Amino acid sequence: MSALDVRLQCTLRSAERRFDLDVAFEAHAHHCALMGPSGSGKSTVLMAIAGLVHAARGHVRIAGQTLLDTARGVDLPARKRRVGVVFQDYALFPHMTVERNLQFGVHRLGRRIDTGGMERVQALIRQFDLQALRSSLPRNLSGGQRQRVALARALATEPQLLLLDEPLSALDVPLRARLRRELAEMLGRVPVPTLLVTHDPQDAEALAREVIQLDNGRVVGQVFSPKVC
Ligand SMILES: Nc1ncnc2c1ncn2[C@@H]1O[C@H](COP(=O)(O)OP(=O)(O)OP(=O)(O)O)[C@@H](O)[C@H]1O
Repeated sequence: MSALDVRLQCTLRSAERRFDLDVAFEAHAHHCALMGPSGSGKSTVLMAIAGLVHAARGHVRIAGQTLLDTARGVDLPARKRRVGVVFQDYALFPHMTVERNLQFGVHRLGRRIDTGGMERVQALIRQFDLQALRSSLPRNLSGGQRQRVALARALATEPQLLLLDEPLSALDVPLRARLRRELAEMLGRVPVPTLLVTHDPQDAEALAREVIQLDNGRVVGQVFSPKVC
């Protein structure tokens, strides 16, 4: 059974353009990447896996569990999919402290913060070394600290799969290299399978074992990287 089994067909239309996505891939590695040039459809695939973009046809299975199967009328809403997303700009809530941002992850499960939820938040604060920052607002954090909070918040939802949408692309080159190393180290400690979206072969090489290559809404290759996070 593959860790991730995806087939998605959809058409995005605006007044001036139309984009046809038709992808199918199975990924087996713990850390995978979806790599392709700008506009190739990477984020659309990611959002469709998370249930945030509607696919006209296809299926999404994680470790054998079906989240979407249009032929069988299965389409779990995003909040019922155990998929964590780390967005490009980290999308932290600016008015919430680090601790509240993490608590929101637990709330997203539709649960009140009970003792188990509080313990999970505290464990993530320790795991990502955020103790001294728990009362800080995101605007007072460095890029690396924001990245740690975003990862911890995504993991607070107890996901089956963690999706990372270009987590390094907004950074300048020296910071990017440092945070790439830090992210590789953190992902190595995360037991959850990951799918990273990137246009950068260096990100894919450092952060993924299996790379699915996209171009113009199609899968054009699938390769294994010798590196393991
Ligand atoms: N609502 C829409 N209507 C029409 N086209 C759209 C719409 N949303 C996105 N697109 C187009 O779909 C294509 C795929 O977009 P997507 O964001 O998935 O690509 P990407 O590979 O993630 O790009 P990038 O690396 O630049 O983020 C792009 O050409 C984009 O312009």
